[in-house]
Amino acid sequence: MPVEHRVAARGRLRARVVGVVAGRVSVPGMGQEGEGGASGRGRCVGWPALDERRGPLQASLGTLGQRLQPGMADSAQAQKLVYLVTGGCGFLGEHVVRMLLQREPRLGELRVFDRHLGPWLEELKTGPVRVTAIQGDVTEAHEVAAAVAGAHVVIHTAGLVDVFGRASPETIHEVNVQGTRNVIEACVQTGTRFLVYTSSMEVVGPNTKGHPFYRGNEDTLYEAVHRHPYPCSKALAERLVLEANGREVHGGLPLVTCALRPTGIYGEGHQIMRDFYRQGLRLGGWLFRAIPASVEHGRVYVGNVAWMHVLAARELERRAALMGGQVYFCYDGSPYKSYEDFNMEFLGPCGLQLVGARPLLPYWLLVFLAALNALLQWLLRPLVLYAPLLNPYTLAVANTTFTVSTDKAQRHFGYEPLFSWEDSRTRTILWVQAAGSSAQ
Ligand SMILES: NC(=O)C1=CN([C@@H]2O[C@H](COP(=O)(O)OP(=O)(O)OC[C@H]3O[C@@H](n4cnc5c(N)ncnc54)[C@H](O)[C@@H]3O)[C@@H](O)[C@H]2O)C=CC1
Ligand SMILES: C[C@H](CCCC(C)(C)O)[C@H]1CC[C@H]2[C@@H]3[C@H](O)CC4=CC(=O)CC[C@]4(C)[C@H]3CC[C@]12C
Repeated sequence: MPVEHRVAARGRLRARVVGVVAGRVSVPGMGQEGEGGASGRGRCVGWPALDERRGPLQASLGTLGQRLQPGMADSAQAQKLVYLVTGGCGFLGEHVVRMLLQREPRLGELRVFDRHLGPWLEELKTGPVRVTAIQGDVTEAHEVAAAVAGAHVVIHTAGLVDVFGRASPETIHEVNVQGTRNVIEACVQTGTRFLVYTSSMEVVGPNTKGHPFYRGNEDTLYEAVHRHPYPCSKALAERLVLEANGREVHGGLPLVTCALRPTGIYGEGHQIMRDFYRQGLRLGGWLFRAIPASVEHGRVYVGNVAWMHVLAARELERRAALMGGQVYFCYDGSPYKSYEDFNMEFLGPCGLQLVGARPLLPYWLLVFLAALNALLQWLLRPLVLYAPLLNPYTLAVANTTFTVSTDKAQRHFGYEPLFSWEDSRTRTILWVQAAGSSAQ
């Protein structure tokens, strides 16, 4: 039976803490380069400016245990650290959590904060590291503050990933922007100094004009103009995180932040890949090409994205002057291919075939169908949620070249991909096969 208790502060209910191994939450106790960053400072058409909607951090942290000695002093190098992963039960978050447990020797406690806790967390509680599961909502400032208090490092991956119109623009903004603001304010108030934010390639592009971003890096000039709520929210949140770098946290030391920008992530747990597989099975093993093979779409393996987060978090203190306020694309050895051809690297060995060397439907027809889907979504909204994969935004993203070629993470914090392309491919194929057969 999981231990379950509630952390009370200022008489208010805090985030639910489920399954704390030792039954307590607070274990307090514990340091620019001129590279500008590829755009991402773009415009969000029709969205509020950063300073609007700012809300005060409501939480008081007084009852949450002893106060931190902020920073990780040299003399305490061997000291065990407290990490918090927000969104730790999501596709990427779970990989970050497992990677930390496997590869972070200084890890003393791992707090996993998510709106929905996964049952798999239970199995992690038998290991040497204390794993603290916290059910909470990043939009609730007091819940975030309770979770952050006493943590040395925060990896903020929680987010609402919705480009299909399932959630309202306001909800996407609330979770991705206000949620991030809450995380930053919690760090400042509690004295937590190191924050790694999971941003997205979408912060840069593709833009609304469909300009290609071909093997670009963090310094490539690109006109970043967004209309869709998701990339708008990621761009605003990333800016908040970068601007927070250097802010004084409780205890007087500066906050050190950086943002990682994955391209399209794939690997074990990737729901859209699984959906394509099931769709192919339903169609008798066939998928039909919709996008020209010449359109390159950036992809990166989830294990390597997780590894990059772990390394960035580890190195933020030692390399604060270099890494603070910086952005890094996530990259590895995955080949440059179109979205559909890339998926076939996994779906092919699982028995599916992609029909057509060229798109079967003319592009204008796809545009028409995407617009029709958008109209149907709007018309049906009062009755039912209609959210197909094809809509004007996803079509534009899939149909616009966006690939990165960079070594900035290697230069700044020694990142090398942990998984080769062959490993990443094999692991993903095995997962698709298992996920597909469990759906039969
Ligand atoms: N999937 C992809 O291809 C890419 C994802 N990203 C970013 O990576 C991060 C993780 O994405 P995924 O793992 O793919 O998504 P996901 O949906 O699998 O994981 C997000 C997690 O955040 C949690 N969450 C959502 N709203 C929350 C809230 N209000 N409070 C607390 N937790 C909340 C969810 O329960 C979920 O476990 C996101 O920030 C996303 O923007 C960036 C680039 C590409
Ligand atoms: C769902 C799209 C593919 C369907 C195309 C169709 C209908 C013609 O077959 C996906 C194509 C590109 C994907 C996005 C891209 O990988 C970048 C992303 C980054 C993120 O931060 C979140 C996810 C996503 C927006 C991703 C979503 C699915 C696609 C649009």
